[in-house]
Amino acid sequence: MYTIRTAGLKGLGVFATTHIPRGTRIVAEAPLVTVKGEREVYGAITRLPQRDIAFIRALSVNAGNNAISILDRARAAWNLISTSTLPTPSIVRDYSALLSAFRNNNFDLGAGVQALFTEISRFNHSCIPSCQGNFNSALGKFTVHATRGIEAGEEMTVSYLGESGVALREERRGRLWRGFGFWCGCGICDEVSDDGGSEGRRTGMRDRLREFAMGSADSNGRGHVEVDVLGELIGLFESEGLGGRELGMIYLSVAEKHAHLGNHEDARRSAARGLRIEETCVGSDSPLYHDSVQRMRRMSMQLTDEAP
Ligand SMILES: C[S@@+](CC[C@H](N)C(=O)[O-])C[C@H]1O[C@@H](n2cnc3c(N)ncnc32)[C@H](O)[C@@H]1O
Repeated sequence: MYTIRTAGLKGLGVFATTHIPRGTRIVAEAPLVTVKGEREVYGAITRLPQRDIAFIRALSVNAGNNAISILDRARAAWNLISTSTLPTPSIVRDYSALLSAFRNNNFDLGAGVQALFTEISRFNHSCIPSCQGNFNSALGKFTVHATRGIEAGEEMTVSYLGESGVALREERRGRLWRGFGFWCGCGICDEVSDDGGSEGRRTGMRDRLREFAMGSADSNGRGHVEVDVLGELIGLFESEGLGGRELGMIYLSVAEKHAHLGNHEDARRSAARGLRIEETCVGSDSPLYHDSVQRMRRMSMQLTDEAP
């Protein structure tokens, strides 16, 4: 379904070799190494077979802000001492090189665990990605699903940032620079005009959310406003082409709000839509999806209890 090849200035990337429909599981991969915190990185990597260590050494690194600082070197020396390893200059250099490779290429599995992968670590970032990665704890694997249809030859991307839908360009670029040390040049970061484009839409939605947060409608009136605001947020995600599970989560919240307001049919429709989106992003074998199904079942039981 895909091949790994050069993606210009971004280094390597993952490209579709055939048309990939939305919802397709592109890859499910067990981690090469997992750690809980940077202190564990050196020990965990150096315990791997030589072949894997060589692979990690060859992963892409940036000279950006996440380059290894003097403070990192001091920490490296201290961490090595605490594991009874003599921090010779060459070991500290090696520690720094592996930490840098780790920082540039890890994916977050949740619960404070970060991991490197052989294939998944080749997915580049886009602020309007075509795919989404999620950890499937039932499989013990990280999965990547297509969140929209992808054409043969197209580069497939994921987002390295949690998706709020309203993060503006400078904020996104700053987080990517500080976290990964690269300057994002994706479609919406490089958009020339902001008029009516992504930046304008996101700014409008931020203003709307701020206004809502400051609002003082009574609890009944506010419920309707909440549904309206969430509906606008859904509109923003859809016009931005953001089809990740965060969009599904918004639909599930809308379903619960409708249920609370007694709009049973709307509640069921939003729940079905939200669950379909989540299934598309994580697969029906994911505990994330099962949790959402349970959540909507609980809501549905309340609807049945309330029915005349
Ligand atoms: C997880 S790796 C992705 C695979 C990497 N391109 C490679 O050659 O192995 C992350 C690194 O890829 C590059 N990268 C990913 N997305 C990018 C983007 N949108 N713009 C520029 N560089 C990007 C950065 O160097 C980043 O630190």
